[in-house]
Amino acid sequence: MLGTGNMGEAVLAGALRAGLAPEHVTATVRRPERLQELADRHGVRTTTDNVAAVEGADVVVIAVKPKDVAAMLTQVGDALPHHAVVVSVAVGLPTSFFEDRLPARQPVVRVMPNTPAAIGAGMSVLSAGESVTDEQVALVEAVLAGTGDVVRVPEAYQTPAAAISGSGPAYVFYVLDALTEAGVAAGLPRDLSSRLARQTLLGSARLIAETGEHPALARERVTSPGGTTIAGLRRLDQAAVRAAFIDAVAASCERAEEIAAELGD
Ligand SMILES: NC(=O)C1=CN([C@@H]2O[C@H](COP(=O)(O)OP(=O)(O)OC[C@H]3O[C@@H](n4cnc5c(N)ncnc54)[C@H](OP(=O)(O)O)[C@@H]3O)[C@@H](O)[C@H]2O)C=CC1
Ligand SMILES: O=C(O)[C@@H]1CCC=N1
Repeated sequence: MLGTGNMGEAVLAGALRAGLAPEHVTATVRRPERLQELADRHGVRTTTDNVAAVEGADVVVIAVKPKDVAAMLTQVGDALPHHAVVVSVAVGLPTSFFEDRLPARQPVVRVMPNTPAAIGAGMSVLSAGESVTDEQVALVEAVLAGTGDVVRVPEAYQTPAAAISGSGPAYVFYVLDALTEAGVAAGLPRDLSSRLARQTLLGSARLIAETGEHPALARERVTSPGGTTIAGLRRLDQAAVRAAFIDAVAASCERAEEIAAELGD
């Protein structure tokens, strides 16, 4: 794991929870103060030496910020074992960005994970590069399986997928926070409001997951004619909340394309 920050550590934690042996993992960081912290928390080898970390690796996950990816590839490219699958989680950067900067035919897989990976409840969207075999993709899928659901998609879907499931937890936490604040504004103690909002979000997501029901129908079941819910939903429609979500996802997609253009595709 090269660059073990928020996302890298979440993927690491999920994979380890599912049985990946910590003694088979090396995690790199930039700041030395993170070395001990990560080693204590996960039992993995830690180092600031990216080149040493990739020696003998089968899977190399690159989890630095998109702007730091090119320098990382320059640093470790020649040290990568030929068979090592390079897995990028960087938003916006296509598999060709890696293939153009790595030794010829280095296998590359692009993945968009999300932070619930840390508890095995993540969503990862995976696309294979030009030179990766089915067995190598299966190896990456096996590692990711511990982090939650994994789906293989054409690479063209990566940008919108990043906006839905990659950034999605932030939007969900935003809603959770807003609902909690609304409860406080309506007179509930903060702890109680937080508990009600959290369990409601969890229960609603599980209900849809377990029944497969369309969310619009599930919403109708809650919405009694002339009742309280329709009064609230009307305000959400007046505030154009649905349109705001559509705009948010469009803005996120635009930003991913901007990042790719800024960094040279
Ligand atoms: N956060 C998320 O929910 C998601 C993020 N991603 C992608 O994951 C990647 C990382 O994002 P995120 O985890 O949020 O960012 P973070 O800043 O939390 O993590 C990046 C980590 O890389 C480390 N790093 C930077 N340069 C080096 C280097 N040369 N050698 C070793 N370590 C280095 C940083 O160390 P230091 O802190 O010391 O600078 C930091 O810990 C991005 O490409 C992003 O697009 C994808 C999906 C979701
Ligand atoms: O905000 C970001 O750029 C990263 C990518 C997807 C989620 N977090």
